[in-house]
Amino acid sequence: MAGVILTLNSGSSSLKFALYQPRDQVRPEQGDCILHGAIESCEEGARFSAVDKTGKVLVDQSLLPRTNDDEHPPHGVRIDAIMPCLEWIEGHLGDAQLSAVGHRILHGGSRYLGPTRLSQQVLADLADLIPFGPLHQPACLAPASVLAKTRPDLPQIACFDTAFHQSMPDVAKRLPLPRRYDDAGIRRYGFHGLSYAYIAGRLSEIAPDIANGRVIVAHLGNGASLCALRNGASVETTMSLTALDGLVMGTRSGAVDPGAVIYLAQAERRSPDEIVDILYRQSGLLGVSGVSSDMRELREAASVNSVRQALELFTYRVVQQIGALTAVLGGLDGLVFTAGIGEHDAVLRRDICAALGWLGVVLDEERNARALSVISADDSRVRVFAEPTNENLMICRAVCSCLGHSGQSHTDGDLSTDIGSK
Ligand SMILES: Nc1ncnc2c1ncn2[C@@H]1O[C@H](COP(=O)(O)OP(=O)(O)O)[C@@H](O)[C@H]1O
Ligand SMILES: CC(=O)OP(=O)(O)O
Ligand SMILES: [Mg+2]
Repeated sequence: MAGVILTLNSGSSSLKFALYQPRDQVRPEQGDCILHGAIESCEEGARFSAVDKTGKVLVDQSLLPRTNDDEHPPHGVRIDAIMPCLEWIEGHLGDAQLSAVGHRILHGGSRYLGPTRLSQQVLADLADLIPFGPLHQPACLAPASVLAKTRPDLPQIACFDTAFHQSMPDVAKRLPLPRRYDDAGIRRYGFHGLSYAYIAGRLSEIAPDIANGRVIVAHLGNGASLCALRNGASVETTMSLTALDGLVMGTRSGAVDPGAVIYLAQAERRSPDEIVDILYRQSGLLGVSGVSSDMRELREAASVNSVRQALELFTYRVVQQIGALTAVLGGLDGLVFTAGIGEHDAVLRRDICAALGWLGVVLDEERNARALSVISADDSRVRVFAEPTNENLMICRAVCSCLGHSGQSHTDGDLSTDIGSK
């Protein structure tokens, strides 16, 4: 397969993209990236930016000012921001041809377990999973549907956030509900898998002595989760059937007592859509602070009492869940911070590591402030890292393996009647 690969990573607050021209089709590397950028939702609407491989700014502009009738303005990227971005990207291909597009897709259910070539049928199956990812699944599928119409001959590959967690043992996948629900695929899947796969691979380069040990990766972005790795494979994670479980997030609650949800439905007579809105869009850092979902803005407003409480709760839940995952692993050799907050927020890393002193975590203040790859002190029993993640590179590799090796996609998985397998 020759030509250029476009990767699209739709998150809850951004659409990140990259263009790759792989020299080695079997294992593309970051050096093959020609340019990368993002559309990010912001107060004014959407901001579109891209840089080339030397870091030179190619574009940085606002797109589509927000209107009063935008349904949920500050969250997610508007569909009509996508086409101008795709046109801009195609305009920057020069003589090269776009040969394939890879998409990060939130949920593959129990059917789609590996990179899969998108067809109308696959798109329809994945749309059935929207109830299990109401913020992400539509945002992930939107650019794929647009391209399926405008560029029907362009191969499109779905790369699933859920795929990496197949290695979790059955006990970690099971929800304690009547067993007919498990039979129907209502079980724990886990997310941020492309990011965890990248970090697991990166660890074998930067810390081969612990890459096969007991490691917790903290993917702390607008969505946030932890993953416990043993031998580089996922054995437990804090997200679950949906990307609503676990840690406190930008606008998502994370784990709440299901009794609180019953209260919303019964005592407040909230409709299912209202409950989705409360738990996915009005909770988390935004809900508790009443100020913002954005960690940078919260740090600036940290003297406000509600902001301090939101930051405290965010930190507390990360520490608490690192304790839980350490118990599952039976000890801890390494801790990796990644994603927007994990990579950049030195104060948060310091507060979390201070609370983990009992585990033998000792941070080196200067390394932490400079976000060097290793940020623990030389005598720390647990090695601590701050590492950028690279979901786009994992998508590019998946596209190459899916199209390059076999010449066709694979759609692994059982074909039972589980969710996503109709
Ligand atoms: N320098 C920084 N300090 C603290 N937080 C930051 C910094 N830069 C980005 N962030 C935070 O990272 C989060 C977005 O992370 P990201 O992984 O890009 O999210 P997503 O992929 O869900 O869109 C936001 O809360 C943002 O405030
Ligand atoms: C799964 C998830 O929460 O993704 P993101 O962090 O990109 O919103
Ligand atoms: Mg993300």
